[in-house]
Amino acid sequence: MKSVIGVIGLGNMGGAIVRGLSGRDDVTLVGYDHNESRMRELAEGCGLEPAASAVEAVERADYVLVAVKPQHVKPLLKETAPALAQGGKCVLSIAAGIMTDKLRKYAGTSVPVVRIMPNTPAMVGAGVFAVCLEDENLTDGQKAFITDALGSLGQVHVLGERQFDAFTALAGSGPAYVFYFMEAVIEAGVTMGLTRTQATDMTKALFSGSCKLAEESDRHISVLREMVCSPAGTTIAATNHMDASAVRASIVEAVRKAYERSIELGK
Ligand SMILES: NC(=O)C1=CN([C@@H]2O[C@H](COP(=O)(O)OP(=O)(O)OC[C@H]3O[C@@H](n4cnc5c(N)ncnc54)[C@H](OP(=O)(O)O)[C@@H]3O)[C@@H](O)[C@H]2O)C=CC1
Ligand SMILES: O=C(O)[C@@H]1CCC=N1
Repeated sequence: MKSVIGVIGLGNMGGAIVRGLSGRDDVTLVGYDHNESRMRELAEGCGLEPAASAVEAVERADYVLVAVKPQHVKPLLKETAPALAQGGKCVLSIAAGIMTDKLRKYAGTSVPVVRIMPNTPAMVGAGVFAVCLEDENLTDGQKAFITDALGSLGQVHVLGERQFDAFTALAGSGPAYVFYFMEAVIEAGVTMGLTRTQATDMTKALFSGSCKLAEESDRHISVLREMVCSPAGTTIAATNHMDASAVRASIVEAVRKAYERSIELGK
């Protein structure tokens, strides 16, 4: 039997999840977004069934995926609470920072609530997800369906809610850190006279190759870095400069800022 997932908010993340789930034959995707062109694009590209309103999407769904910005979650859940109370439904929220007790309060106490933190590589089936399955009203069937569905979009970590802010700062926001570093490497390449296309192609291959090596090697990440740093060579000159500029400490502090912001969003 097919499960119906109603996705409300079809932007960066909601759209990515719809694209990723569209290949599954055990799922019907229904969606609603204020922006009609987003619904149309996903209807044409992924077979999403557009709903006329958020309430209609909820009424049709077994699982309601809330994929709007954190500040829009409360009004959305309050508006749809009567439809959510119809029984057998489950709320899945990907909003950063908003805790399950708040989600439950907005949605009404009878509906089970699951917090999920995705990241954008889910668009290409290479996401990293945290999922919190602590709601005591969740059935084993719902838990199994959710972890299986997310598994088709990437790696899934079942976490306690108290670890969500750390996961959000590390993996939810993480793709932006990686792209930021990639941009800087591309700028360096252009500075040294490579064309932007050359520098971009080389940087993409550099990152995917390095990640493949990190994944497939038994060696620690530090050892993989040391293997590149020849004595008195080019790389040690670069990494010494990074250390002198406190790049590592700055990255740790940047991720901590994201962590603090995630905690703040939950207040
Ligand atoms: N982007 C990311 O990498 C990640 C995002 N998240 C979380 O995902 C959520 C969505 O983020 P993101 O996809 O980037 O945001 P986007 O702004 O790209 O998408 C949100 C969409 O929801 C629409 N929307 C807002 N309110 C409603 C409503 N009541 N009914 C229907 N549609 C509505 C918005 O329309 P309009 O623009 O007209 O308001 C917009 O199209 C956030 O809560 C964020 O914390 C989590 C992990 C990663
Ligand atoms: O920046 C944000 O708030 C969202 C949550 C994690 C990634 N993007």
